[in-house]
Amino acid sequence: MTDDAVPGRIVVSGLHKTFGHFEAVTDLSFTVEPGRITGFLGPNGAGKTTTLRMLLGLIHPTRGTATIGGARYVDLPHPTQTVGASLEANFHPGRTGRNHLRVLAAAGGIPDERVDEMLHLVGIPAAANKAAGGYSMGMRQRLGLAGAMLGDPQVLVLDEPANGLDPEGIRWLRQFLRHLAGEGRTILISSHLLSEVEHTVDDVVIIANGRSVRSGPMEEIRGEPKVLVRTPNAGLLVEALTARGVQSATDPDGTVHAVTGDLALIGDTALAAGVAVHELRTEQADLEALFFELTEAPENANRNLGAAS
Ligand SMILES: Nc1ncnc2c1ncn2[C@@H]1O[C@H](COP(=O)(O)OP(=O)(O)OP(=O)(O)O)[C@@H](O)[C@H]1O
Repeated sequence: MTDDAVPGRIVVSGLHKTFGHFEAVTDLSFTVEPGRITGFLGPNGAGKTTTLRMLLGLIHPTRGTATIGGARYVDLPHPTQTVGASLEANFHPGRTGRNHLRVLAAAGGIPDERVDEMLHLVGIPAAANKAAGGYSMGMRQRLGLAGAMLGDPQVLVLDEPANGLDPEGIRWLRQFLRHLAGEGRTILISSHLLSEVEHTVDDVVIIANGRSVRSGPMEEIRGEPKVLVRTPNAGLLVEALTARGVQSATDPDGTVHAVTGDLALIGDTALAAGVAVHELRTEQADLEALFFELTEAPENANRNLGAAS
């Protein structure tokens, strides 16, 4: 079995898509692993949906490949049982949630019993007989998810699944996706914001203007843990930390940032050096700032915004 053929592994390789002269996706490569939740991130117009559409065989790449378990979507022997997807919530407004799922089940050769099971699974059984046109955004998201889960797929691809969910809905979605990943499924979700999915995803692929700008496990993206210390005697503290092999940097206002996750080490070092500590806490990585830094660097300025050319 080649690496690409690992069941449930998504491999995007040199993927490229042009619309006329416009390059929507440029030489994009990444891998999505089974048993993990991967965030596919980028600002509006970055090329996320175009990439997902190529992965799902809805549009043809100009060059490159996107495979699931080693096969292109169109070549999968049992596509609905291999990949479940929810791209844009596209419902017939007059059709009930149950009937919407029945149509999908019939098209995918999936037994009808799955329909009510899925409505329960996503927490909207009471809405089964209500027209989908009257669903709230959160209910539509859940219906989309029910549709994606109908074939009990190994791989789940969801475009902006958190969009329109209230905080309880977001917590529910996180637990739901974690459970599915725990069963060994591959979960790929897109989002506009790293900070929106930071507690949900294990890995990220960040794109801007159709190109990859960063990818890797969340721990790597967050960077090394840091401890923030406010003290009236920063100089002495930094000296004591250096003597213990702990790197640190000092802001102009005297705030010290030590490169360690060990709060006790910093507290003990300060005590031993006779340095007063006014504040001591773990510093969270500013993921929102990092995301903007990556996606709004001058070379990545959003091609969809600004003056008409
Ligand atoms: N069929 C098409 N014809 C022409 N241009 C297109 C087409 N589909 C997408 N594009 C362009 O390709 C770029 C990427 O669009 P895409 O929808 O993939 O971005 P996205 O990252 O999903 O954005 P959003 O977060 O806003 O949904 C955009 O500039 C868009 O206008």
